[in-house]
Amino acid sequence: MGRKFVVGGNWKMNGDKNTIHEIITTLSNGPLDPNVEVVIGIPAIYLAYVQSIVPDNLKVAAQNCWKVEKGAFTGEISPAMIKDVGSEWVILGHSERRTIFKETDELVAEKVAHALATGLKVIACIGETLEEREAGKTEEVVFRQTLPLIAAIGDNWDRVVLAYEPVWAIGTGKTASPAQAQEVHAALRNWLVSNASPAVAEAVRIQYGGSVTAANAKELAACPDIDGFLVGGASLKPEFVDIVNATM
Ligand SMILES: O=C[C@H](O)COP(=O)(O)O
Repeated sequence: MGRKFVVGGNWKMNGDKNTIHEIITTLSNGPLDPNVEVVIGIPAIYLAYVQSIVPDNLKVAAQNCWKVEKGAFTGEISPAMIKDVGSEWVILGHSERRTIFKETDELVAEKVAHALATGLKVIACIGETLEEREAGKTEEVVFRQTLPLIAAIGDNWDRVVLAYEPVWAIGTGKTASPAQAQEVHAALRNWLVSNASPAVAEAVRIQYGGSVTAANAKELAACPDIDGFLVGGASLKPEFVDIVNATM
């Protein structure tokens, strides 16, 4: 069976009640391709609000969470809380979490394991910096970041989407070319054959993220190993509808 296209919109630390209402209205009017799974990543403080106004065809994600259920972790939110307000997804390991907040591959894996154990679905992000790409280390970095996720995910691959986001393409307007993105996606899928299983490699959806716009989405979506997008800036704009519909 083919992999269902999945498009995430990561709002990052953007939006207020007014603009959120506008974005949800735009997405509700769509129309959005019913064959595409759409997940929007919301600042934690607005999760419950968005959950209360969102139509059924849009799923809601938190952009981060901590690795235990509850306790003395000032400022953090837990997967149990995300679930409690009705959201099904969490984005973990985003490059901004890794670089700005110093999250290690191991911490990301611990978070993934706990989020999955709580019943959430996870978008797990990986991707190399410009320096790493120029040093010819793209695959080495992507495989290194993915390795601890294998044990963390265990038998729960059906609730995981991988997002390949080259750091040099995030918010820069420098999209990876379809050939560059496809090359990494194919290499990662091939690596999963031996490091997870052939069935996982075949079934897991790998999103591309990094300066995706309505203008480049169709060409990227046509690549055989690109199964969706994780969109930042453009997910706040009406063009997100066209990105969701890129495979129509
Ligand atoms: O999570 C989304 C990515 O960081 C991509 O952001 P961007 O589309 O603004 O480049």
